[in-house]
Amino acid sequence: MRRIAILGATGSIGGSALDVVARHPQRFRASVLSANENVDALVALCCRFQPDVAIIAREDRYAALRDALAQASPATRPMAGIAALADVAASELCDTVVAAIVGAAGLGSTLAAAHAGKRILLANKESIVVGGALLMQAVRASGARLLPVDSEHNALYQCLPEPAIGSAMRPEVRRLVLTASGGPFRGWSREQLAPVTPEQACAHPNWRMGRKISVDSATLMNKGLEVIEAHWLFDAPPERIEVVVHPQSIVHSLVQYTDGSTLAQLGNPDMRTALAYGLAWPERIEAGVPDLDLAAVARLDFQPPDEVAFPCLRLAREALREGPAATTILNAANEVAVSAFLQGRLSFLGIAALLESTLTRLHEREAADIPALLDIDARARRTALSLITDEAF
Ligand SMILES: NC(=O)C1=CN([C@@H]2O[C@H](COP(=O)(O)OP(=O)(O)OC[C@H]3O[C@@H](n4cnc5c(N)ncnc54)[C@H](OP(=O)(O)O)[C@@H]3O)[C@@H](O)[C@H]2O)C=CC1
Ligand SMILES: CC(=O)[C@@H](O)[C@H](O)COP(=O)(O)O
Ligand SMILES: [Mn+2]
Repeated sequence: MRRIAILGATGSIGGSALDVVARHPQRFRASVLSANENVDALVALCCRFQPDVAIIAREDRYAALRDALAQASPATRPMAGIAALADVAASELCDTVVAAIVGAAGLGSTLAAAHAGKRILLANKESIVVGGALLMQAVRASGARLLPVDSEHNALYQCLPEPAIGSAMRPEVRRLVLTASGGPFRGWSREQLAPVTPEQACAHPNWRMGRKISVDSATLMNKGLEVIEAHWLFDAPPERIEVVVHPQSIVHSLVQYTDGSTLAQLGNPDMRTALAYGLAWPERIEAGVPDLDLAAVARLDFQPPDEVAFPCLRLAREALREGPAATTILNAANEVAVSAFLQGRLSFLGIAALLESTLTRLHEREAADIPALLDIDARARRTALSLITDEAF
């Protein structure tokens, strides 16, 4: 029986992971569940899954969690705080960690799971964007099994020769091709993009996801983060990672080989496929996802990304070339920008502009350890916030 810690259990990935877990009670037990602030949703999950531990990241919500669990799920121990997430991810309470927290807030628990040699199902792409070098070092040193569940990287993993992770990309792999849906504004001009609202940006054409990643998909920053993620996961040089827009989100990504072969992984856009793959690897299990009906899909289209209307992809590639300090600044400024956009304090086009200005203002280009990365992250957040407050955008 695998004991699964689902960090970010109340979110979109968390819900899909729990759906797969519930389909296989003989194989999996959700032993740890976490949320940031949503006590009611966390307690409802505890009633259903009876985990050993429930963690609320916000310490000010601890008493509410404790009191509710005492009534609703007394066998579940309440805990609180970011440090508790890391401690539990590294503990005997779990052998598998689903890293499904949104944002760089997931870095500590993902790293702790890696150092402790756990199986990690990585959805939390921001943690590898910020701490990629250190995370991969920890995975190699501990023998942790890192299984990407971001749909594109899961597709690449399925199409690459073993070992896909932990050693240099093989020379017979010519390039990795990440597919991008293009988001809700595919084909739009900058003039059309200027007035778009959070509701429009969060209406992804193919996937039901949390609001932050939905906005990232709309700006193409999601694809920029995914290029960085692919670089670290597969030790792929940036120039061997390509992005192609594929509006149907049926081909999840492709690997091109030197002999002219291109391997792709296809499926309906449903994250339960990647999560079931990661939970059961190397076996395959039922995920509740309907079979792909290619005749019903009818056509698969591909086109180049528009990096003029959507500059975030270019900004991410530039940051990747500069190094971990720049990708940390990019990610932090993006988290601030998306949050401000969702609150109506920044325009859609202001997101990319804010990233560019924050990257220009901060000159750190060295970040060798976690304290240095966290310091850069904090300063980038302060800089981006002050730019918004100064109404530079
Ligand atoms: N959704 C998807 O289909 C995909 C998502 N991903 C990635 O997976 C991650 C999760 O995405 P998604 O599920 O959509 O996000 P959601 O916003 O739906 O869920 C986020 C989860 O993280 C928790 N959380 C939020 N902030 C913090 C924090 N500061 N500390 C601890 N926990 C926190 C939330 O708790 P609470 O409910 O209390 O706020 C919630 O459980 C992201 O990195 C995303 O990029 C990757 C591929 C696909
Ligand atoms: C499901 C998933 O992996 C998301 O990252 C998805 O790919 C977002 O779609 P975009 O291709 O629009 O960024
Ligand atoms: Mn993805």
